[in-house]
Amino acid sequence: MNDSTNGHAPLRLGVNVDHVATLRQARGTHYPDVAYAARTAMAAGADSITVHLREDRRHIQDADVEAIVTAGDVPVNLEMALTEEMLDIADRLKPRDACLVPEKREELTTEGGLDVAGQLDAVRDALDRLHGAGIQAALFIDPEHDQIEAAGRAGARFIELHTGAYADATHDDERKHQLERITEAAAQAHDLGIEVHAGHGLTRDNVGAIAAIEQIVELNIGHALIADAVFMGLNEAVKEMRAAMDAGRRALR
Ligand SMILES: CC(=O)[C@@H](O)[C@H](O)COP(=O)(O)O
Ligand SMILES: NCC(=O)COP(=O)(O)O
Repeated sequence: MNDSTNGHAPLRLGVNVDHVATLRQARGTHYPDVAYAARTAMAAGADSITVHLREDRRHIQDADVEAIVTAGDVPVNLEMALTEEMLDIADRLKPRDACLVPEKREELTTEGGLDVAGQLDAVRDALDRLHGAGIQAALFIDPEHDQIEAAGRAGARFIELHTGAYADATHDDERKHQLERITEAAAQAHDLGIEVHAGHGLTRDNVGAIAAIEQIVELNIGHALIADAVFMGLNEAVKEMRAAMDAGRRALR
């Protein structure tokens, strides 16, 4: 059996099940069951489950988070806005992980990363509260030097680098530039002692280059994986994404 990590830090997969909930919310039915999707993804090889409880509840509902977290058999990463409401929910439910994500009501999906530099005290206070609740808290930030520095000043132990600009790049030069930004940001954060995750817009086709960045130890992937599951089933979609990640990781020397 190939060592998929070539002796490097293994790369964890967090499966984001938001868009299983999107399908359910489309009709207001009780199916598809988001908690069952979470357990299926874990059985297929996911290391954790990500759920984004948005302020507008467009997909994941409070009951989804409660069901998955209180079942206690799935490590949950709760993505949340930096608001008192969401901090109260995290404090009450105590997921293993949380990730502070910016939200704009009108956005189709998450656009930029959290502006840590522009709200350092608020971020520091939120991290303190999440750490106090025993939650491993990450900041979802753009791969920008100043934001990485600010994350370190805010006391972040984890960050998730926003890979959206890389995923959305339509030309090789732009894709290469965005990959360089992510690579440099990952190295900078690692040197600050911060654990580096990444996510947004990753697919089986573009994940390899991200997986080959040694300092990145976790990828959170949802939309494209759930889209794959429509055709191949969730079990196979998780396995295929894991295989694409491992292929990328093997490129590490
Ligand atoms: C923060 C991020 O990039 C995603 O995890 C987020 O969940 C995207 O929001 P939607 O799932 O609502 O598209
Ligand atoms: N934080 C990224 C995530 O959880 C999933 O993002 P996407 O794969 O749905 O774009």
